[in-house]
Amino acid sequence: MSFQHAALEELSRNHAFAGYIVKYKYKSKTLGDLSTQFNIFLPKEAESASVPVLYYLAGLTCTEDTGAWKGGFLRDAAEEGIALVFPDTSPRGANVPGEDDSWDFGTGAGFYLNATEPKFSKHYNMFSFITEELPEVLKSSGLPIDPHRQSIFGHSMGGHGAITLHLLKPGQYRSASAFSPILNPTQAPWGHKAFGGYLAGGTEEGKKWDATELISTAKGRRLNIRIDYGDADQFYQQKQLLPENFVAAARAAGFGEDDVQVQSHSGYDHSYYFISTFGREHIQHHAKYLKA
Ligand SMILES: N[C@@H](CCC(=O)N[C@@H](CS)C(=O)NCC(=O)O)C(=O)O
Repeated sequence: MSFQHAALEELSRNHAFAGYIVKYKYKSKTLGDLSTQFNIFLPKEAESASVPVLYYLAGLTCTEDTGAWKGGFLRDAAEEGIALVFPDTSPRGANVPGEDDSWDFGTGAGFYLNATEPKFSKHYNMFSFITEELPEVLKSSGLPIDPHRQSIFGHSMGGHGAITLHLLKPGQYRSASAFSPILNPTQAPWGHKAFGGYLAGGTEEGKKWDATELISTAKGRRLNIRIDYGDADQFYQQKQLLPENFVAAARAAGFGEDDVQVQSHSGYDHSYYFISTFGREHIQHHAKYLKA
């Protein structure tokens, strides 16, 4: 699919770790002609060659800035010579009634799916945006990104996004990882709310976007998934994340630790203090596959 898109507008550029972090804006077709913004970190290697790219999907209430500012990923990405792309978490300004009524649905909460509920389906297409349009826009804009070396990671709702996109797009991402991801949304309040709103078929249709439901479809593939969460995470304790269900489904589908590694960490919560503690290990996980 080819996306005729308006030129990227550069909003800011900062020198960081010998490379640059640049913020761009452009009008997105898949988001129904709304403007969207993203940050891209280009390591110094990008001055002379195409570099591998790691997409970071942020969680509920976040923007394209949250991971860039608070994740602490840039130093390690620079050391590995990997670009980072930080997209927004939803369309903005769709003006769908109700989209700004709560923090866990609508604006800032796109759930990385394609909506089928008519009210939302023109704009809420974060799945196609992340997996198809944005990579093509990066390429056609001449940014020095190697489209054959992509991986993806994320936090919470963005962790759900990273794992499901990896499962739904075989061959597109070499590896996926997540901090505190929502892993079985059809069994959790956040998922019921999101799927009930965005999908014409509600939670039943949501099974198509649920990592625990999808994992068995990947039988026979190499997955290279790493997941970390903290046992003091209030959303884990409230059963929004349900990592145990995902591990059980992964093991039942024949995936061992080499394909799907899930670790619990004592005392850590849902915050960016947890993410930044383990960020280095996640970047190194992806570097192993991106630079193989
Ligand atoms: N606003 C919510 C919390 C939302 C929240 O924790 N969001 C997570 C993602 S699920 C996050 O990363 N927030 C941004 C931040 O910590 O900077 C509340 O008041 O309970």
